[in-house]
Amino acid sequence: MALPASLTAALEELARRPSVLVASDFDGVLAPFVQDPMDAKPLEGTIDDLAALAALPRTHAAVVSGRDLDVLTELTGLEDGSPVTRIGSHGAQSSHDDADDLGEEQQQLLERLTGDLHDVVEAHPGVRLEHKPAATVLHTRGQEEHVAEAAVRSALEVAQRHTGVKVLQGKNVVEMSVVTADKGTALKALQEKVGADAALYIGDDVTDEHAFEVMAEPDVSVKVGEGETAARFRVDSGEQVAEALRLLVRLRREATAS
Ligand SMILES: O=P(O)(O)OC[C@H]1O[C@H](O[C@H]2O[C@H](CO)[C@@H](O)[C@H](O)[C@H]2O)[C@H](O)[C@@H](O)[C@@H]1O
Repeated sequence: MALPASLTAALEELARRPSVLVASDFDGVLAPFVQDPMDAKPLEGTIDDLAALAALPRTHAAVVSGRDLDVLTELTGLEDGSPVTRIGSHGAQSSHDDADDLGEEQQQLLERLTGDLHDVVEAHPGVRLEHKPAATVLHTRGQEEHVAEAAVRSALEVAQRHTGVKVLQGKNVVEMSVVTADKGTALKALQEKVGADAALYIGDDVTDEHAFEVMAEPDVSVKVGEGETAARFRVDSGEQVAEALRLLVRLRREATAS
């Protein structure tokens, strides 16, 4: 499906800005959803287009994800030294900075939290846990609605019992983290660091709303799929995201060639 004309016009304007940051969420945007999180694969061309953008003058590119940084690096195939910045754990980790290790108290909190979440998983067969350096995630994709709802309820009760746990609910996931971070703060920090006049950010989930909320024209914010959003534009699918990135590579090449 063709891109909305208003989005194409906004991308044309963005491409003409002196310095630009192009950033995208990973799961549900660059990579279609799958049952096993480690099977997620980026749509053809998307990572290459981000790398092509990052190679252009005064152009920066980033993938901003809830994933652990090492996992994001593996799944995107962007190796250390790549000019495409990777931001993981909803902003708590960045390939631009040295990741902070957890303090002893945070580590102990994560262990206690994860122990209790194992009980939730045992009580609701089919739901699964994903472990990250600073968070544990309950996954309910593929489960019957009543099972998923009951498991989420129990997980939220567990999170509430532990002071210092931050809850982020996404698509068929409840993430319980012992560090505070959000994609909006991370996006703004990166934009400031690289000195970009304007940014493009594409996301699909409620956690991406933090990014959309801190953006303003001439920034271009794009929501993928349905649901309430603070984004200026909307597309239906990852294929349209791939098309938008392809278009931006061409537009930015033209704009930076002159
Ligand atoms: O910020 P994102 O890049 O969108 O990451 C958010 C979460 O993505 C992963 O979960 C989602 O994708 C899985 C694989 O397709 C899917 O099974 C799950 O239902 C989705 O919510 C990842 O596993 C989480 O750790 C991320 O926080």
